[in-house]
Amino acid sequence: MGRKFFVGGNWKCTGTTEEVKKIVSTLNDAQVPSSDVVEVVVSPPYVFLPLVKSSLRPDFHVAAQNCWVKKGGAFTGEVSAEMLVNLGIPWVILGHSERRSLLNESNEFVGDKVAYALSQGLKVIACVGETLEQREAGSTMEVVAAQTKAIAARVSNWADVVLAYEPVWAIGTGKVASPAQAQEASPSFVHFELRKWLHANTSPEVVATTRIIYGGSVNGANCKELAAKPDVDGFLVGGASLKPEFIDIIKSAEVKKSA
Ligand SMILES: O=C(CO)COP(=O)(O)O
Repeated sequence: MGRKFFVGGNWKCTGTTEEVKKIVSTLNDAQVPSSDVVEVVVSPPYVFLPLVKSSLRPDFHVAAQNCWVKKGGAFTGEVSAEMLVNLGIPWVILGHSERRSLLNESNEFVGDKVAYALSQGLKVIACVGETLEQREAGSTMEVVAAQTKAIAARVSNWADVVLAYEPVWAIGTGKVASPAQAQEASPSFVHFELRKWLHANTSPEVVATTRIIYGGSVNGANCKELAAKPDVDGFLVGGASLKPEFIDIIKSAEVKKSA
């Protein structure tokens, strides 16, 4: 199969220099599976990128949480893909639901950002996911497919894309779809459907190699059960990525290895 487990930590808009140093030191001291087994990427706010980049262990990598949709210039307050490349930041998260909903980023805008970031040599964690209303209306796959389509329409090379399925209703709420819930609500089911979507709309190689990771209230207690699901290739973790349990989440890659 050859999809390396991926664990991302999205620190969102939190932290002080002291807190960042503490998290980095916890990560640096941790015993985790080798980078052959799991790819670990942490995503601090922009202002802490140089600090994290220069102090984080070399087997973990760094992602920005966003970047501008095109070449930098007169765009006050924005950070360009070129600047991230210049700083040696290899990854960027794009299309997070908090940006889609709070900052009105449309599917097309996110697709354009993904395409531009890739064109500059960044690797992209592209986020998709439905809201509670959309899920209750039964339109989960329609929404997620439209978000993925806007990316696929602009991207021909998927080698540097990780797709993150993050149902909005599961982010920061403590609610994770469990196997006990209706099957269509469970992350593995949406992951399965997403892979089917890739099958219908991309190439066999993209289907086989693209990692589809899950985000939404992943923690040290539920990560192993989620990691065992066949179409879950890793996690994008918010709250728990700021805590020592992030190490346990990284270690859940072992579940996949032995599966
Ligand atoms: O939004 C998320 C990661 O990008 C998930 O956040 P939580 O893990 O805090 O639910």
